Amino acid sequence: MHVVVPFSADRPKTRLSAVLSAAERREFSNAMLADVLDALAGVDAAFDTTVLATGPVEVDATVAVDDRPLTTAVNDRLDSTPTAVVMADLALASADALADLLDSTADLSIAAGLGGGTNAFLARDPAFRVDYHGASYRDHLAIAEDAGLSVREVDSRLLAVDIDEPEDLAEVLLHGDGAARDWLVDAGFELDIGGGRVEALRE
Ligand SMILES: Nc1nc2c(ncn2[C@@H]2O[C@H](COP(=O)(O)OP(=O)(O)OP(=O)(O)O)[C@@H](O)[C@H]2O)c(=O)[nH]1
Ligand SMILES: C[C@H](OP(=O)(O)O)C(=O)O
Repeated sequence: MHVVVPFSADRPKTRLSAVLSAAERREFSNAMLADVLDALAGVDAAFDTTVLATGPVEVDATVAVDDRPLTTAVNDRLDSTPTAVVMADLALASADALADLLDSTADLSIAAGLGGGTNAFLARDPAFRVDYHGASYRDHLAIAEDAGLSVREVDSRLLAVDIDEPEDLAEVLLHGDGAARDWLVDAGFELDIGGGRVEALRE
């Protein structure tokens, strides 16, 4: 089995630019990538892991540099199955949650992201292809249905939380225990527990 972790190395996390500088977004993205790789390393299963990055990145894993758009780069990896694709911004991903995905026997096992994206999937049939962005989760279910694939929708809170927007940072402070949480704390972020939704704020 192959596990591919797409990673935007050059201009990551632009939707966090209201709260993080470009250099901070790179550091924070690297911390989330490290957490995802750490969680994968804790899975008791046989697979190889490749970080599919838009540019060079220093990590303790095989790196494939591919600067084509995300959908093109990922589809190029799906001829060889089984292949799982796990996004690098799943700051809460745990070994148990990933093991459940990687154990799955359906032609396509797929975990939604908050807001309609696709945070992780395992394709066991080479007929599956991705079409990311927008409500890609629904698009991916339709692609699988058109190809006649069996589908398991993986219901996992820990895999559903991708860190895209400033309000997502609170999830990392509330539930994270890895490098991404440490990075936010070192950068001065704290939970602001007021009357409404809890926020991650810094002075
Ligand atoms: N290889 C590759 N990975 C990408 C690309 N765009 C995004 N990613 C990765 O795919 C996952 C989901 O990315 P998004 O949240 O859609 O995009 P992002 O670049 O991280 O953030 P935004 O700039 O705020 O959209 C993350 O792990 C990204 O690092 C790309 O063009 N190529
Ligand atoms: C790549 C994209 O990620 P999002 O923008 O939803 O985080 C998607 O899952 O289609």
